[in-house]
Amino acid sequence: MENQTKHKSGFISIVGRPNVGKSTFLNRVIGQKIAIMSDKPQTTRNKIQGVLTTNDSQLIFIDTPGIHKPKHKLGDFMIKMATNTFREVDLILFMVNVDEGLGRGDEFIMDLLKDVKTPVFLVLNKIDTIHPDKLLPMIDQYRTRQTFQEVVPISALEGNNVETLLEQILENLPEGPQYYPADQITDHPERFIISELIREKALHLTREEIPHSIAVSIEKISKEEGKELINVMATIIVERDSQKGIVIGKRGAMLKEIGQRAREDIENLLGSKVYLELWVKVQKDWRNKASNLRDFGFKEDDY
Ligand SMILES: Nc1nc2c(ncn2[C@@H]2O[C@H](COP(=O)(O)OP(=O)(O)OP(=O)(O)O)[C@@H](O)[C@H]2O)c(=O)[nH]1
Repeated sequence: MENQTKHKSGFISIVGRPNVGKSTFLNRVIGQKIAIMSDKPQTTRNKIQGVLTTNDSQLIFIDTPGIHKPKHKLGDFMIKMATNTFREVDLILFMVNVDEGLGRGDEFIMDLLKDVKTPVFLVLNKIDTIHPDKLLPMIDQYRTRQTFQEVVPISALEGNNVETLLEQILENLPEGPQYYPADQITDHPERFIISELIREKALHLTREEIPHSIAVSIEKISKEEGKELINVMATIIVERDSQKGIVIGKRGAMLKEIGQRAREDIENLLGSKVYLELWVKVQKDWRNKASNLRDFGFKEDDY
């Protein structure tokens, strides 16, 4: 008999407060390191699409940044980006951390979701961290505040119930075309991923010594004719001289280490040898300057 299955596709936005496990989920589903994972909050500051293609479906995931109450302009940008995204997608996954339970961050997001018509799934992540008895009362807490299309407990880290979640997502998506070629994992410009890889290494290697407010600007990506080598020139932007010292390290040792580790990841990403030239620049209070936000690629038009 002829297979009558119609092709389904849609855009899915993942929203949740910092550290709930959005990147871990995306990486598990897409199977490649496309979103940056970190123990520290606020590492994902732009939208990244992960595309999952099967024979009869295509799921396009949008990883919204960790939403928090706006304290400065970067926060405003992120919230505007997130709410615009909510209206445009087919489905929203509201991811929460059962290890922490309902907190003010979740309430804030639910307030943002209140007036959005798009269906919302409540995804309770990190179920490996709590006793199952605690789950139902927690679900009730969320449910009294909002109606959800589906409620799905998962462990993004261990993979429990992730398949079920994918099936339920598919059930709720409309018939639609394959928007992207099957081998496309992310349509985000490589520039952004490269800057996030460098940023991740800088945050990780300096431990708690530099704040998350550092940014990485990619100045140039070039390839000389007939050569295998790709040249990447990037600047790490910090807010204070003392932070510059930390990032550079003794006789440049820290910067060298950041560069080496980032280069390996960039080579994996681009599938080519890379020469990475890294600079460090102090720019005071860059977060509060909208013009700078634009310089670093946070263009409002993009949202
Ligand atoms: N135990 C457990 N830990 C998890 C699970 N999912 C994610 N984590 C951990 O939680 C931390 C944060 O995960 P991320 O995936 O970076 O969180 P995120 O929501 O993308 O964070 P932002 O990018 O800051 O918004 C990491 O240390 C993950 O290993 C889970 O299902 N169980």
